[in-house]
Amino acid sequence: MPDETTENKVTEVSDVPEATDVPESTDVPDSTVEALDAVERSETAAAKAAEHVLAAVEPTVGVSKPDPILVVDDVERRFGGMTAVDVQHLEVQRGVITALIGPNGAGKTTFFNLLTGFDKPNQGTWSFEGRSLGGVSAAKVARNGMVRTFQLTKALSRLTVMQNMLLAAMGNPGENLFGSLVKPLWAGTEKRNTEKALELLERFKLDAKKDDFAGSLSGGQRKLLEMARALMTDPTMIMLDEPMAGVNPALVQSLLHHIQALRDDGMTVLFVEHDMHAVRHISDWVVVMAEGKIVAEGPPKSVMQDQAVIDAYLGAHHDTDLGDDSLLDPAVLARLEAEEEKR
Ligand SMILES: Nc1ncnc2c1ncn2[C@@H]1O[C@H](COP(=O)(O)OP(=O)(O)OP(=O)(O)O)[C@@H](O)[C@H]1O
Repeated sequence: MPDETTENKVTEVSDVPEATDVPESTDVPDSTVEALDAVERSETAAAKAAEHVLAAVEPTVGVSKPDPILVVDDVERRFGGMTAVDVQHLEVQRGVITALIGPNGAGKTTFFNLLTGFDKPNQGTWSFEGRSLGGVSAAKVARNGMVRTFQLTKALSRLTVMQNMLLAAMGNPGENLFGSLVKPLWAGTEKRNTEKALELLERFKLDAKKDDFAGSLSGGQRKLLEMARALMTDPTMIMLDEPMAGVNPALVQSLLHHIQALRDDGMTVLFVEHDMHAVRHISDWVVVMAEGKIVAEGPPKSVMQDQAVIDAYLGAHHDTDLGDDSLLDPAVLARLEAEEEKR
């Protein structure tokens, strides 16, 4: 259950553009890349503070952060003979946006699942806000303030937008869908939760859709609902699972502003994303996984040019767009050509 003292708290957000499918502007972007190119990196106080604090951090794997909210040690997850996750040490800085990237099969989702209690590691420990969360259930992880978004499952698609929100207030919708729908369990707090859900739906411009089936929402609106649902429990840290996947270019800017607004409101954001342009535009720090391990971490501008990152992506996907024209950087090209000659 949500903390009674914080249950009705919804942080105000300003300057978040309308999340409509067809913006009023005539400049509708043709592609996600075009939409992202129109987005400046955030200049808010929180964005500047994040940049300032991380500028002093050495971009090396496992580096200590000045104020880590999440600290991971020796986490390993094996499936049969295959090691899906093998993370020696990772610290996630409080109050910044960290992107977790890597080629397909790198272990990002498995790592997310472990941290949020949806899977159990073969070994390893991690602490959140100084409290050990290894082996803790998903619902308890969420109650501790670390909440992840869920893609809209078939079951959740058949509920209305408002029902999705109320369900999220009960804990983790992926975990106890049936139990949460048993009316007597939640009747007492329903009014408070409904008010809070309405405030959040207004913030994400989904209030007009509250009685629609969630399954009828567009790709971008679903992503907004996923975020709104996660905020029902007032998280300290929010973990977003591919927030840009399946989103129409017209909604890309709005989504990015919403993600930045989470950080600007004081939340820590960790997100998995394949779209490197989105990563470059909104993340303060990037962690790169390949074959279960963390192979690089650093600020978005430089990490995309890291040799280990290029190798990881080229090894998995020769056509991956690293989002920063990093492969066109003369130094990177020279390195790649030299390697090619050696073969
Ligand atoms: N339940 C499972 N049983 C067996 N193997 C699994 C299971 N879950 C994941 N794997 C394997 O673990 C590895 C890591 O998968 P994971 O889905 O975590 O990668 P990912 O980085 O999230 O990939 P993507 O970007 O494609 O989502 C893959 O080789 C995958 O096949």
